[in-house]
Amino acid sequence: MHPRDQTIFALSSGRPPSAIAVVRVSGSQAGAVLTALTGQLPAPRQANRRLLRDAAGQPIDDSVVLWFPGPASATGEDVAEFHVHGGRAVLAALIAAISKIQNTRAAEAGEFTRRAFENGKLDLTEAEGLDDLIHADTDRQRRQALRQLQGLLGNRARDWRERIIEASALIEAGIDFSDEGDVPAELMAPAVKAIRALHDEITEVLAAQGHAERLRDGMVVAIAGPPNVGKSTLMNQLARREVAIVSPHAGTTRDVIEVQLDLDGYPVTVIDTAGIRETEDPVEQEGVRRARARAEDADLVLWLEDGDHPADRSKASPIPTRKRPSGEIDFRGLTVLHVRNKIDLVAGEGTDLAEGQIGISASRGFGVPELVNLLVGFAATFFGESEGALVTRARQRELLYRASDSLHRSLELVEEGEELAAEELRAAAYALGRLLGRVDVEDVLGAIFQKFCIGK
Ligand SMILES: Nc1nc2c(ncn2[C@@H]2O[C@H](COP(=O)(O)OP(=O)(O)OP(=O)(O)O)[C@@H](O)[C@H]2O)c(=O)[nH]1
Ligand SMILES: [K+]
Ligand SMILES: [Mg+2]
Repeated sequence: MHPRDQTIFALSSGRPPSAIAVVRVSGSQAGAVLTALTGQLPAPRQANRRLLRDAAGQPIDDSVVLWFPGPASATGEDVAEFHVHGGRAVLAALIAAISKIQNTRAAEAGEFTRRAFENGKLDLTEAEGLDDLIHADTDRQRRQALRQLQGLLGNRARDWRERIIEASALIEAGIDFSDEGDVPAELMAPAVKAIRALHDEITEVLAAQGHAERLRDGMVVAIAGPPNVGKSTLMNQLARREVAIVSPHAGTTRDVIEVQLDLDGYPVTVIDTAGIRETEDPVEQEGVRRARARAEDADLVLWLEDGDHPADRSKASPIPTRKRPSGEIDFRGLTVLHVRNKIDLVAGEGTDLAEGQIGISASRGFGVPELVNLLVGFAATFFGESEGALVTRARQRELLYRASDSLHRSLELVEEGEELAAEELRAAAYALGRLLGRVDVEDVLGAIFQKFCIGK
């Protein structure tokens, strides 16, 4: 029997032990599994309390079972669900009993969703949204994933694809009509108008993205600066725990230390780095090299300076090349935020902050909430109006660009020859078909579903 026709099963809830565990079974044998373990098929789509027994008649667990005959099920196939006590031995016994039934096997990662996709229960963008929803850590990630799962991008793409096909039908009808190759203007004008509108809509969606697809991975903020200015102290303040060693010795931090933060729903990775200075110590040299590299790749650098050496940027301007400190806060072009630490040491003298510089005391916590607010503001700008963002992955963006490029080219080619224009329209429709997973090659699907959880 082909693996695709086998009945699959998996633990679909979290890692045992847990109060309750859910084991799902999908495929033509799901009903046979239920009958074997409970004695009979329960009424569809209703929770039923049943004692599960193995083949020898020995009880496995007291459980709740559900029966979803296909095609009205999550995967489109017959599905059985066992809600059991989430102990390891209970699960081992249940899984053993299920695998004794003919043509059943353990599911691969993402295989339930893949079957749902293959049975037309969701398109590829919705499947991606489902995966993102399962992996969402912050509220904004959750909302974005849910929009995707609800098909906001998929529905737009389906609509675009249909309209492209209509436009190309107009052009192709014209090609058939005309023996000299000149398509009548009454057919071409509406087609051109439709293509232009489609091109504008797709371009608009692409332009509204900002860094919305980065919401899945988060934004990277690097704390950098000379040694001993309190970078690790600030890191610990932001993380609200002792993640980095703080000491009065310059050169304490050598490795790059990372923490994941949820700032008002935005996923942010903060990294603490080695103090940047010239040094003979080869270990510290490596730390400095890593610090520079990570700061250069960060989305935002918090450049920390010491209260004793305010804004002495001539001495230390070690963020090389493209991310040289600008000295002012501009939320659109900002990559470096200047922060002056240890203002508690200069209290009373008046804080002579450089323009655009923020004063804090990392050890006492002064100014830290204000700094966090600035980070949230930066994140909001960085991720863009993500509530309106439809594109959450590079795959989706690339295919939309392809579609938009093809539409653009077809407009240019209309004058030269309708066949060429029609060819570009086919390419645009094909790109959207791939976006939806309607046309694609097996290995692309494999690559996407492999990253899913087992049991999903
Ligand atoms: N007075 C005062 N001292 C601080 C403040 N922040 C940090 N310190 C002290 O400054 C010293 C250095 O702090 P760290 O956090 O280790 O500094 P760092 O920049 O990570 O140092 P390196 O990793 O060695 O580059 C420690 O003794 C801290 O207690 C502050 O706001 N005020
Ligand atoms: K230190
Ligand atoms: Mg440090």
